Amino acid sequence: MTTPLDHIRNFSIVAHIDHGKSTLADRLIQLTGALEERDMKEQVLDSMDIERERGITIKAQTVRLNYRAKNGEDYVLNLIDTPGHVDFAYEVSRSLAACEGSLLVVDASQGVEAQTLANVYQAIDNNHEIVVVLNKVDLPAAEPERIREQVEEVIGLDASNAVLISAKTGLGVPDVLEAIVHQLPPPREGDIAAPLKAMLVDSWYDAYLGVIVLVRIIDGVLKKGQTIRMMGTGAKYLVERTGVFKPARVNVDELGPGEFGFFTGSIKEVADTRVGDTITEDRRPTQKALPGFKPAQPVVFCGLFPVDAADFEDLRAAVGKLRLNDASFSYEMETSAALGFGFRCGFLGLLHLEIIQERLEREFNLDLIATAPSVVYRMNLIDGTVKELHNPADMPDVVKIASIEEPWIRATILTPDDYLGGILKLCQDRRGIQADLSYVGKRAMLTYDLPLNEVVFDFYDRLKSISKGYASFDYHLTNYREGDLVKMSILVNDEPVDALSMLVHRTAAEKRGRAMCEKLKELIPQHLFKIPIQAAIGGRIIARETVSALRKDVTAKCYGGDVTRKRKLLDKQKEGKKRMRQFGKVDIPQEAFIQALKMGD
Ligand SMILES: Nc1nc2c(ncn2[C@@H]2O[C@H](COP(=O)(O)OP(=O)(O)OP(=O)(O)O)[C@@H](O)[C@H]2O)c(=O)[nH]1
Repeated sequence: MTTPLDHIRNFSIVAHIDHGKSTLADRLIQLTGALEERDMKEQVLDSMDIERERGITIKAQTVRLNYRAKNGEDYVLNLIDTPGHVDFAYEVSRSLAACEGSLLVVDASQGVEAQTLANVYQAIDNNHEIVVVLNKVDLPAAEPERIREQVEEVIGLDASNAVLISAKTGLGVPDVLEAIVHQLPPPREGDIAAPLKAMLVDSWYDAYLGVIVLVRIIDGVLKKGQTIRMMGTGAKYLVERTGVFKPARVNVDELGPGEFGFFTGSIKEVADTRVGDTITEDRRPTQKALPGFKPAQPVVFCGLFPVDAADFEDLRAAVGKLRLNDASFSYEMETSAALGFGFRCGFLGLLHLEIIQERLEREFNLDLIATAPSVVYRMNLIDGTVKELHNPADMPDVVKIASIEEPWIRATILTPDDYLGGILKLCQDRRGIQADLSYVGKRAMLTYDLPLNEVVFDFYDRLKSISKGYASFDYHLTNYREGDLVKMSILVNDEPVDALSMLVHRTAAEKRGRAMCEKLKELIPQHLFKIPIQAAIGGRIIARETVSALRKDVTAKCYGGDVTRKRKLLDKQKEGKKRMRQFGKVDIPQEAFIQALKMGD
């Protein structure tokens, strides 16, 4: 039996990172009895280990809550989880498009932050009704009244009905459930007799069931035994099972209009399912497909290479497995003179890159070297063709290039006034163009246009350190603009290290080259000979450092017969060796790559 439309509410929770979205979700699940207290693990929605450790949400999930409201009626509330980090803005947008309302969670001790704005504007763009929830009222620093006004002033939402809660203690949370029922609308359309029309919201790989597809039903009914067709790809599948998440997976006989749920049907790869695609019944198709989503495009690329060349096949298997579950991650084989065989991988952003790298190292036990992250450049060649460059090593000969374009972003930064000077300087140093500066209470809200290339390295780290962690940041890609970009190469002992080459703005080249050489000098261990380290543009050397030659034997310090100590020292050296790569005659530790690429100002 499907639920009548007016007894369904589909909603997301949007918030700035750490404002308590997951904690609130847990409370809602707990209160509606979806989970017994004893089964309640902290933050059940963040299922992956890394997510839990880092306290961030990556994969959007959905939970069906059964709620008996104070008016005695039974409602089905579908909570669609959305990730909070800027790299995953795309996942936020597609989840929002599948529901009618949002809870906007704002930390009552912090107030509106950059991602509060970015996420709530997306909800507004999707015509959502919004319930304002002011969280953490248990904290002594909470100022719910002030933050209520702030929400009204800055976002322009009516916050007179805002619900004051502590997701931590549970205070006020039952009021959130009532607000969902009474302030959020039921699904706007839905004809149970019409041909099946459903939106593919998400999909992931399950070792037992194959690909699980999360859908939102618009019209008609989805059930076992139907042959469905994906209207975008044309692929057909036999539905083997339908069900919902409570949050545990539970099979149901059918899913009707307005409902969220999943189906499985011997789909082999996540790549066979296109998020935003319209699913219909093959026998009786719907006339018109839903407006599609655009697929998430990787914006940052880097090379991943095994430290030990013998691990290449393991790396191949591992990236293949990860890709099964994450279609936004892309890879293709790459060979580097310096690093051997590896993969050029594409990511949604730097956090995504870090997460994938960490999963490869941790879950698949691989030692990896990651090359400098690079954005996607557009090369306009003299012959009129346009080439996308994912890897600085593939840069065409400069004489063939008419111009180079690079991606720009629009960044929103909220910061306490005290740090404004430092942040303006940072943005200016990164070739930023100020678009706006206004005030949200005592905090400045800065809007800047910046080249993505200047942000991928360490912009976020720098911003956090300048503002002692108080500034918040969000961005979206805007356009490509022409830039005076040059390829800078790094030579160690006169050999170019292709993995360290990068495109930089001409005005920044010398500074970055010098910093890179200095860093490498610190990080490359002494050898028995002198090692020159140089940065060059074309044939011109723009910076140079030298690692002096080693004189003493390291074990010489271990005087006398203390064998264990000597052994320890040698073992330690061996351990260090594992993480080294040889370039010509020189060993470069992996740390040198990472540090050389993380440059301060
Ligand atoms: N004092 C207090 N702390 C809270 C409350 N709600 C959440 N927290 C804490 O705030 C921190 C962040 O909460 P999360 O629920 O993980 O925040 P989130 O918005 O889900 O973060 P992401 O999933 O990373 O986007 C955690 O340490 C929570 O324990 C509250 O009502 N009061």
